[in-house]
Amino acid sequence: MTKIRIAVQKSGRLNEDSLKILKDCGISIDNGKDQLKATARNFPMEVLYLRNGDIPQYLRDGVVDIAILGENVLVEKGADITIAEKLNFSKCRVCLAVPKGVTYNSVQDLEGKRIATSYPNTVNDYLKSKGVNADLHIINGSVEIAPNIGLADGICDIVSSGSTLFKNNLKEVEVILKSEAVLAVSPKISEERKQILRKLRFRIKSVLQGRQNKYVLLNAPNDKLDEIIALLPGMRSPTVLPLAEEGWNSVHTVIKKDTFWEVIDELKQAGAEGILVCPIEKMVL
Ligand SMILES: Nc1ncnc2c1ncn2[C@@H]1O[C@H](COP(=O)(O)OP(=O)(O)OP(=O)(O)O)[C@@H](O)[C@H]1O
Ligand SMILES: O=P(O)(O)OC[C@H]1O[C@H](OP(=O)(O)OP(=O)(O)O)[C@H](O)[C@@H]1O
Ligand SMILES: [Mg+2]
Repeated sequence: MTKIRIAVQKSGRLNEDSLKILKDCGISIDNGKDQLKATARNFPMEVLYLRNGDIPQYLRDGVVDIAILGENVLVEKGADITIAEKLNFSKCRVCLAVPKGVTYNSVQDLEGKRIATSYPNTVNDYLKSKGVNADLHIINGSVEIAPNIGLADGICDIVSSGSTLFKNNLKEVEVILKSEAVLAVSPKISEERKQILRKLRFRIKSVLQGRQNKYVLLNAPNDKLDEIIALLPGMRSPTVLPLAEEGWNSVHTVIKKDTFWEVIDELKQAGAEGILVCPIEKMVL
């Protein structure tokens, strides 16, 4: 039977969430310790555990059909590779930073300066687009230390909370790109495996939609029903069912995760009672 080959980060920041999304898609993977290859039990899929930074080349060569990796790695090494889905985890940005005490007005201030980074192509393209020439020092980790040890005048690296920059006395001065985990596709994927990819993308979309929404149930008295319904966005329109107690209704709907606290306040004020907010496992639109 034909199987799709997916690359997942072997260990690091993407590993756990990548395996979690596959699991939430109903795909069971048998994982032995230190195993570099695994087969899914209930989906035509083979999983290869690889370094995030090596994945663009594997996609390009067609050694793997698809992969979960950071978008920033594709910008750096895989501009020719397409993104099928953005996965809404491992969100970060690739930034330029300089020592806190340095005066910085614009990117032109980096002219002739030394910049330490693990993302040379990304920095080069950015500086080139701004007409700035700088001297890049390529290092693979602990980039933030470079200005403190006299190796560079500035850095370009991943920033999330900003705490690594803060601890190293650096300030973020430019955001070059924003990144999140993505599902990327090899340009060499076969037609047969594209069919499997279609099934996987359908499942991923349903899982992501589910994660972004909440199922809300509440009780509403008859005289407040219209006002309460007007506050609810809902997939189509809310379900309204009569309660055993005369004059009351149970209202069911779906609300975006990032807006429900505000809506719930308004619902309470409008007279809603017994509000339940439940997670949604999958949501098929
Ligand atoms: N602090 C962070 N917050 C959120 N996402 C991050 C952060 N640091 C890195 N990422 C994202 O996670 C990806 C993997 O980062 P991680 O540090 O685990 O691996 P790596 O050392 O870059 O790669 P490799 O697997 O090749 O060793 C990055 O490419 C980026 O997309
Ligand atoms: O803004 P923050 O929340 O502090 O995150 C940013 C830091 O996280 C990443 O390093 P990581 O911890 O992955 O270590 P690594 O260099 O070994 O990959 C990145 O390279 C930064 O150093
Ligand atoms: Mg890292």
